[in-house]
Amino acid sequence: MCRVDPSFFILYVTYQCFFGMPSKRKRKRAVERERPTIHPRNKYSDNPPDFGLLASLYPSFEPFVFFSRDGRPRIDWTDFKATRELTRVLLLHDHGLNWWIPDGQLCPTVPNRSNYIHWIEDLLASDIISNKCADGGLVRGFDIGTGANCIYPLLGSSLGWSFVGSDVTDVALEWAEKNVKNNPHISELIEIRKVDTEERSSFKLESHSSQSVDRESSIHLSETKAEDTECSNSTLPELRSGVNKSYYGPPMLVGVVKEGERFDFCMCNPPFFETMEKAGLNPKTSCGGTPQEMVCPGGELAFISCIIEDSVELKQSFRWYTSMVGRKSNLKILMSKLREVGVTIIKTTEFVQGQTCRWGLAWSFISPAKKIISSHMAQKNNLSFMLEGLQRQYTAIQVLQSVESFFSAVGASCKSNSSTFNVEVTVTKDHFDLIMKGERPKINEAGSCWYEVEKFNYPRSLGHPSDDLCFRILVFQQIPGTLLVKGSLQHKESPVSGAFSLIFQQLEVVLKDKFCTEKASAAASYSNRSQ
Ligand SMILES: C[S@@+](CC[C@H](N)C(=O)[O-])C[C@H]1O[C@@H](n2cnc3c(N)ncnc32)[C@H](O)[C@@H]1O
Repeated sequence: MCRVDPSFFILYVTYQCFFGMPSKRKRKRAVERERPTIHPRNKYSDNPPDFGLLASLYPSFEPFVFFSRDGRPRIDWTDFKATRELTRVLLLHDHGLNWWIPDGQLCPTVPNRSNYIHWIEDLLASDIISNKCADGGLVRGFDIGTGANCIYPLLGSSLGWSFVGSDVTDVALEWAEKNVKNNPHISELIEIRKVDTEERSSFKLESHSSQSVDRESSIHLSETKAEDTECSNSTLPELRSGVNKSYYGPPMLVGVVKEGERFDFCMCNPPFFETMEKAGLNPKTSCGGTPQEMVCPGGELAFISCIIEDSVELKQSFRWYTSMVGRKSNLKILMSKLREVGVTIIKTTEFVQGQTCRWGLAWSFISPAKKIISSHMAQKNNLSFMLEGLQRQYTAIQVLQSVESFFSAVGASCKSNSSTFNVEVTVTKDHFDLIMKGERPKINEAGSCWYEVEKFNYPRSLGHPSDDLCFRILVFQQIPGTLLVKGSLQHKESPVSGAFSLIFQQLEVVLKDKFCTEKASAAASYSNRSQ
């Protein structure tokens, strides 16, 4: 059976975009090209690997490269040795890293793993919470389940970060150590830590398969889909029951993190699947992956739920807790769980690769940097953003209607005037909470690639919770295909203008998702983020 990397779909389409994999339909490819696929700082964002060049530079890679009829250099994606050799030469050529894994171990895709690293870099640099490092000047990370490939510590330490990489299997620990030792320039920065599998008494490896079957039949999650479907109301209760499934594995963070240790973040590419059958999906690629790497009783939901539970105990020992999530329905469940346990911030991102998405989920127990919010946002009584690349069928009227439904969906009072193209809105604290929880029309749940949806608790420092926010949203036509959306807070010098900024950001994400082409909205999102 062919085994597939949990991030296989990202890999598959990433490589498809970059390396000219055997094509699907032309139209589909055109759509894929339109979609943002990679973090802008990723080494491969403008510079896809050149197989021909790599083959000429690295004789060991050459036998795996052949030329298709259109003259483009290709590799056979069903050949594990070819994908492993590609990863080896990319790490060497582009990151100066020596790397190897034994046959059958999970082979990481470099562009995809780099996306996660860059997202963490963004989190650490953001001013949402204090961006002071836990350990003086040095960023310190914890990779839960580093694998034999040790990919995250290797990539992260190339940015100067130090790492603890944990794992449970002997082969992972042995090869992760080897990969670290073979890179003396960064080996001081990485500690490989063995997780004591005896620690959680209920952990029994041999019971995995039977538990998997039980869980499989009880929640009917199909991992075989490349794309996640929306969670329908009828399946929701079943899925929700998944969150209560206990994790039957070895310790995750509690019991592995030492007394007094502090980290800036943890990260994790969890075993996504409940059974090996579900993991062995695609005959078109071979990226290895042993059951220990791919499968966990309860799948990623149980695994990440355990990280959440541990984070409640460890709280501020980590500035950010993060994990990759493979299914959108699981992302929603995990976000509800995070709200229940009282985290102060949740951030998500979408790693869009062609037709398929994976999600990044981050949370923290550190209070949002209130000073920053108040000084940065409090003066902003007038805000605006552009809707560019508007699809033809949409006009200012439709945008205005969407503004109205965005607010009326949470019960806020709205008075719209279609001749002056504005909506007057009054938002109470309860409406604010609902907007920040993302409880709004399902235009887009998690945002597009690199749209980051932040969840804040009500910024009490910005005003008394009983203060209502009264503001006006105006929509102006600029040039065909471009609209300007302006928001102005009615009571100037208001202490609630920080909350107004947060609402306005949410509105921006929703309108861009609904009305703009993917490319235009992503470009706008990048430019907004860099401001
Ligand atoms: C999907 S692999 C990820 C490997 C690597 N980080 C990557 O992205 O390619 C998951 C890894 O988690 C490890 N693992 C499973 N349970 C664990 C636990 N409780 N603590 C640490 N690692 C664990 C597995 O042995 C496996 O190496």
